[in-house]
Amino acid sequence: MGCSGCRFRVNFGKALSKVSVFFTMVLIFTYFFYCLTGFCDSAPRAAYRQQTSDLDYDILDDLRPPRRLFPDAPFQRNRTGSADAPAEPSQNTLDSEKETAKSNGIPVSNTFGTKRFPQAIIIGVKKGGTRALLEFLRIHPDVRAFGAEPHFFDRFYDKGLEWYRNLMPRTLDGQITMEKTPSYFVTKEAPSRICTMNCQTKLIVVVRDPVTRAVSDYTQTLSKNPGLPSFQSLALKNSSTGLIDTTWSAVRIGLYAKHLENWLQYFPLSHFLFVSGERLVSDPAGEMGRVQDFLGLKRVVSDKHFYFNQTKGFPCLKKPEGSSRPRCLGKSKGRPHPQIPSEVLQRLRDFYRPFNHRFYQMSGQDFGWD
Ligand SMILES: Nc1ncnc2c1ncn2[C@@H]1O[C@H](COP(=O)(O)OS(=O)(=O)O)[C@@H](OP(=O)(O)O)[C@H]1O
Repeated sequence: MGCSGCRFRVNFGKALSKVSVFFTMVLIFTYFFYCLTGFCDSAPRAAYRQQTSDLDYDILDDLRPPRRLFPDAPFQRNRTGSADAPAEPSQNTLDSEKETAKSNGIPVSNTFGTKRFPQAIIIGVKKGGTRALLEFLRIHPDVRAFGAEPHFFDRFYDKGLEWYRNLMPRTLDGQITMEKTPSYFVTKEAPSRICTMNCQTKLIVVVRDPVTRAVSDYTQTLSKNPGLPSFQSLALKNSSTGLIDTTWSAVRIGLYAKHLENWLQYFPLSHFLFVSGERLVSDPAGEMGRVQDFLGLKRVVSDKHFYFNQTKGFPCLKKPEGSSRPRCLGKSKGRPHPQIPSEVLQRLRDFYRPFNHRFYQMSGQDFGWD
């Protein structure tokens, strides 16, 4: 009787130790799993991840939930109700700043390279194809780009140049740091501010037929605000006279010659590369060849990186940065446009013609929009 009690206690003890070994193993596995997925690191790892691949998922992969560093800040409304005027930094921006500030105690694995000011910036134009260009450039091993739009030279200039530099990904010697913020092209102060940072900065402008650009811009605003008035009521001052309303930002942004004039007061023409938004779609590799030459890069990004996705109706990447599977840009890029009355489009085309011709003269390139 006593002996069977002993056996029971021994078996119970063995079972208990097996259970505790099992739980210890579970704990160790859980810990390693968390470490592998990056959760056991402190903030700097998060900051590093943002800089390297944050918007790859956001922009390129429709299946994943949005995860922006600067989610769209609250927009100020202009008279038309369009939501494209700059706004104050959002709480999310402030959060991202805190993360950037914490990244001073960077772990060894994240200290390779130096955070530098961008040597090249995609300054415009809104809805020109700027995201496509940046994502295509990021395939290049010598290009490191900040994923989100920092809006430093228009909205956040008062945060200072060090704040801006801190946003940038680390680069090794020979690598180029880049960012894209399409609103810089139409921001009066942007050229002088960029020149204050570095007058040697290379400036890339993706331009697109201003009429299609205006419709694309309107489509974006409409997607955020379904109650928006019709395109024609915003584009025309008065439907009977057919006069174009140049106070509407969707129209004003397309006056490329006017905006370029402002930039040419600070930068010589040789500092600019004008990329055709149309050719970026019809011949992405050809256009990327020009961009790589302008940036002094080896022509690495070529036609082998692209395929035309019939469903999307746009070129997509066979292998974007940090991924082994093909990806297209997100749903907000390449979306269908609403039908606009042909006479309104024709009126806009006539309106833009002299500005387009002036822009062709200034840039030395004919984009064939007429
Ligand atoms: N490869 C590829 N895939 C999808 N979309 C492409 C591509 N290349 C250029 N485009 C065109 O890019 C337009 C959006 O321009 P941006 O990225 O400059 O827009 S934004 O200013 O950043 O909102 C977007 O405008 P919409 O067609 O009006 O959506 C596209 O026409």
